[in-house]
Amino acid sequence: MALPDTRQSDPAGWLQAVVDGLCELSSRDALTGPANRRQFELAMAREIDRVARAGEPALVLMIDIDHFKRVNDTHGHSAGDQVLRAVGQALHECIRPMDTVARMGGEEFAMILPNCPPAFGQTVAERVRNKVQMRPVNVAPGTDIAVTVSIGGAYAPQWVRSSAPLWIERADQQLYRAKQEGRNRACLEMPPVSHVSAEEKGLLFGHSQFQDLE
Ligand SMILES: Nc1nc2c(ncn2[C@@H]2O[C@H](COP(=O)(O)OP(=O)(O)OP(=O)(O)O)[C@@H](O)[C@H]2O)c(=O)[nH]1
Repeated sequence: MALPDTRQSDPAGWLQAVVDGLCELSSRDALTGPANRRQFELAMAREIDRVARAGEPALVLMIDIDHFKRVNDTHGHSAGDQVLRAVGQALHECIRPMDTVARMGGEEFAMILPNCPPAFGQTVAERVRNKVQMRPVNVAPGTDIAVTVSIGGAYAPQWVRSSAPLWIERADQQLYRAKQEGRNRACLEMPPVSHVSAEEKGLLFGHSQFQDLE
């Protein structure tokens, strides 16, 4: 992104714009555009905090391109890069402003979907899967590559402070299942039903009924 050269007229504003630009660059995946892994981990930590405090249902999806090695082997590494960019763009088009999409590395992407009710999880994951499948990638004149993804999803346990590695691991297990069951599919772990009383929620915030009586 080119910055207007305001070094003379507004040096402080210019410096701030440079810092903002560098922060933005350091949070993105250089090849595909979405957030990078580091940014994703920060977003996950924020989400885990919210789920523990507010009990909101939050879904994480691990999204892996199927047989991507074949794309590189058949069409070359730069065609592979084009596929990665196209998938990054398709995923970006699936998200709401509150969601985060990131490239985790290689041909693996991930999404955090805050406040996503369990009844909609499978539909959301299918929408993502379909978006990629419906968009063949043109890598050379007359050469369109059909691309599919396998998706694994898991909900953060509500009212509990989980950890990012544990949450990702549960989604990864579902991704493994999706690959084993034939790829181009979405497998989601059913969220555990947790019954937490109002009193227990109060305890979670360090607030007890006895404080009300004081
Ligand atoms: N073009 C390109 N290829 C990459 C990049 N990062 C990783 N790869 C390639 O991604 C491929 C991943 O292959 P595998 O892990 O075997 O997975 P796969 O072929 O997609 O197979 P499944 O996941 O089992 O469906 C390897 O060939 C890597 O070299 C990249 O930035 N650009």
